[in-house]
Amino acid sequence: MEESSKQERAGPPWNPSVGTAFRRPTGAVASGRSPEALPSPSSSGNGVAIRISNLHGVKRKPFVSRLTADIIQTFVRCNPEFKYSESLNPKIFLTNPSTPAHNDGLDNTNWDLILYVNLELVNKTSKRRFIVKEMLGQGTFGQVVKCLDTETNNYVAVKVIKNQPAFYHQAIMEVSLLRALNHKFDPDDEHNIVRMLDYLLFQNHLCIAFEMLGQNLYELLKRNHFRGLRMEFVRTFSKQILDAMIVMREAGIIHCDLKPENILLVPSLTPAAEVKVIDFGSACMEGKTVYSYIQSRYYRSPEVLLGYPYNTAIDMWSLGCIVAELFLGLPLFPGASEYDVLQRMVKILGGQPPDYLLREAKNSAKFFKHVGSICPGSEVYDGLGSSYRMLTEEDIEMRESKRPKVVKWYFPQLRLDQLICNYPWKKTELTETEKTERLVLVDFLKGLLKFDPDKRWSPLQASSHPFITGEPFTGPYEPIPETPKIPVARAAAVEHNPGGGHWLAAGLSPQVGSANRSLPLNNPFPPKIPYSYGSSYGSFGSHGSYVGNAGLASSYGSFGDANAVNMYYSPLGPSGFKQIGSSPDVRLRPRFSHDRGIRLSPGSMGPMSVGASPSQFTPPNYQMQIPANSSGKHGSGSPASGSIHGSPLGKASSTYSKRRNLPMLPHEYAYQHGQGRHGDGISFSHSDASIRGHSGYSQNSIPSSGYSSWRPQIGSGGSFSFEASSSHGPSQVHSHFGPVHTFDNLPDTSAPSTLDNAYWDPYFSDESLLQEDNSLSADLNSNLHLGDSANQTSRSARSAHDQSHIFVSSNPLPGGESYRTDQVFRASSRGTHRGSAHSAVPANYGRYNPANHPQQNPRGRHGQPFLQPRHNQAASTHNHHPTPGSHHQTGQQPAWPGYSMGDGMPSWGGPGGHPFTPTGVPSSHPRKDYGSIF
Ligand SMILES: Nc1ncnc2c1ncn2[C@@H]1O[C@H](COP(=O)(O)OP(=O)(O)OP(=O)(O)O)[C@@H](O)[C@H]1O
Repeated sequence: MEESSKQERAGPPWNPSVGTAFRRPTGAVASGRSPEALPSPSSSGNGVAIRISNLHGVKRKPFVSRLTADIIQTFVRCNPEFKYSESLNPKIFLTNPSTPAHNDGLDNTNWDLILYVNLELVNKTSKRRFIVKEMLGQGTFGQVVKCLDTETNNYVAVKVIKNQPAFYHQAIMEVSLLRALNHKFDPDDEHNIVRMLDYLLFQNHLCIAFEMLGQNLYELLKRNHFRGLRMEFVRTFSKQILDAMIVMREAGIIHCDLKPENILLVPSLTPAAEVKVIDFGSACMEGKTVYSYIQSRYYRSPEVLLGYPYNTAIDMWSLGCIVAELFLGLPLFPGASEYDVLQRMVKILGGQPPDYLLREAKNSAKFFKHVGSICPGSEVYDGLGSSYRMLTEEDIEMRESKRPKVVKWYFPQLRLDQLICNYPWKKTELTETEKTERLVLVDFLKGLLKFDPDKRWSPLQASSHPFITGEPFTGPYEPIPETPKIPVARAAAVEHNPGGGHWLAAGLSPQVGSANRSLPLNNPFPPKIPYSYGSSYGSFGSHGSYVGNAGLASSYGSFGDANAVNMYYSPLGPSGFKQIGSSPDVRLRPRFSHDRGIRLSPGSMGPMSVGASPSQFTPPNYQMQIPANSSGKHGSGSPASGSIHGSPLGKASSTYSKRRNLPMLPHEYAYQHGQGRHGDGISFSHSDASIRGHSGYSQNSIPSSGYSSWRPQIGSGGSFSFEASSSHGPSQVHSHFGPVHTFDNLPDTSAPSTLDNAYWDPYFSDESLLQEDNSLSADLNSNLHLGDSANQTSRSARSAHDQSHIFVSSNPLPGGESYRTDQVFRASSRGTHRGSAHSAVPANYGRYNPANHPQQNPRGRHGQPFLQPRHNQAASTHNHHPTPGSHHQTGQQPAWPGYSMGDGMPSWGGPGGHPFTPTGVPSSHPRKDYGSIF
């Protein structure tokens, strides 16, 4: 009793004055409860009794832990004057650079919100808070951070969009499309599409919260030493991606950026491998395509390469590339330029794009020459049955005075069937089953990788292939024909419009100058009446954008040309979404909506390109200096070089070898400020300072108005007004859109993985893990020290693992050119102010100073600053997930075998052996380079 009252007087356990810092922790402390939860020193003896009873079975905490846990309380004990204030804590910055530059010091020089640990991203409407924890990756649009969702106590991935209108508007498009996909087309989260949980505006940044997913398939392959996956996983993943694509097709949505990096593993406690498709930031509506410069280069379809109108078939092409890569472990067409990619396609697949496509595509002449009519036996007949023949490197050199960029092949130059059937290209005995499986895979791939988009299988057709269904393979698969297809070029008002941006598709009305100018007599694209011709102002009209293949351009603007402006109305607005959901049967749905767009001048539009940017959204650099009479040559790394995709912007981008985080050009700002309803129904407002029609800025002329600031508005109440469904008329949806299925469905990742590594990889061994670690650090190193080609060759004779090292560390692009930097800068638009009377005149209007926009930081694999590698998720996994069993909190990183690779990652190895040949191993870098044409 006396002892008990002594303890009572002693107060809380960490009272240093009585030497309690070294005594046994109480049950509360040991169980992780916060010190505040402990009874106060003056609490009754009951509390003490409880604590004493809790001591049973409690392990003594480590010394350091006991010294440091509850340190604040300890300080208070030592010095009652001590006051702890969280706000005085040093901030752990996640954004790099973290030097304030814009937005009242909230943004860095790249207009990225300066994020730090424990920053709270608050949805003002719902008061829902997302507490920033760590950086997951940096993409084109901004940053993706892991956050704690205080509402659900789950971790989520929040994409914090750059504070720039173009990114904002395109992100709005992402929100719109995802919202439709999630809620209308996949309400029960059954179709392998990432769930969007919330979106909010925070400090002028649109933030989109997604369910937390795991590693992407590229990372998976990389950690598997670029060995292919086992056939069962190739099949499983293919099936799931197809599932998502069926839904997308049904919704009339083209993803436009399918690649292994955008397929993420789903955390799971079961051995069931599951993936989801992410990143709808490049997506658009079928029939309302705007950009010609889309898709990552390796996964870019022939029609996009050639500048032909496109539809969802381009995603099927990308899928074919992905599936082959999953099996081979390496990208199928890892060309250093568009020419290189095309050349590989022709060699690997045999054949070439059909004549009708070559005849009508805008960029055909860049790659093919017309050799006349087919005349068997004559000298022009090349056996391909085509009147077009692909230019040789020499042909191009003669014409362009420089050779197209090509890199060595790092696997044998074989046809697709041989590549698959002989993998890993060394003498290997395959079982009969394996042989058959491979034949089935080849047949499947052939259907996805058809040059002719009209013959390429649809997702639905592909999903019935024996490779997917597992049915016996009885011979080449003939899919059931779908609803007769109207050739895309004639059916769709698909625009290769560089300047329209998806904001056009989003229903904004650009200025239309002379709508029917430049229509060739034999125009295959019938003109249509614009939906809202001239109903708005301040569009993207440009003086002298590139004109088709014409090459020369005196353009300073690349946002389209008044010669060729498409008018679209919203895919998601009141009149939108008819296509979406109008028929549950994709086969019964017309592939295109004839009445929704107008293509006024095929080929006359100078497609916007920002050069070497690998992704679609590289905004141009403020600092670039392009004379008004620029010939429009793109930088050598630009896929648009040779004036194909035509914008001087491309030059700047490729010159600087940059891809991301480039602020917009002044003239682009002007184009951002338009009026008109935002087609997706999310209204916004910002400066209305734009210039009507052709704004006429030169590259370096800073407009006196209209570009330096903008303010997105999410309605007067701080919420987006969101018209998501046309059939029921406009409906207001707030930025916090209530209970979303995914909240309930978020996987519980609290338990450790129960999976056995051997399950995934027959070749799994500790040694491989060790090697993997080397490979990982080599990859990081490589981002800083790019190998030249000589290096590349000399190093390439290493062991298989080292070869993977080489793969990730060398850079075959001359001059260490930018990696996948072919993003298209998406122009955005003006919108009406909905629910807000603010004119949102820029606060820092006119304060732009190019000097504040230095060149980009050192870039990582994806062109992002090295210190913020886009895929630092892998690194963070490595660092922060010491043991698979350490996931103790719901929503924490998945207890999923593919995810915890850093500490026991199974490789998912398929066919044994390493596929690399000793020479010419390309870097992983260029896979990120959407790159150049030549
Ligand atoms: N839901 C998620 N869960 C976990 N990580 C994610 C999630 N979404 C995105 N990430 C990480 O953030 C990265 C960038 O995301 P995302 O691809 O959406 O951005 P982006 O700017 O569109 O990129 P890109 O430049 O490839 O188009 C991804 O590669 C991935 O590593």
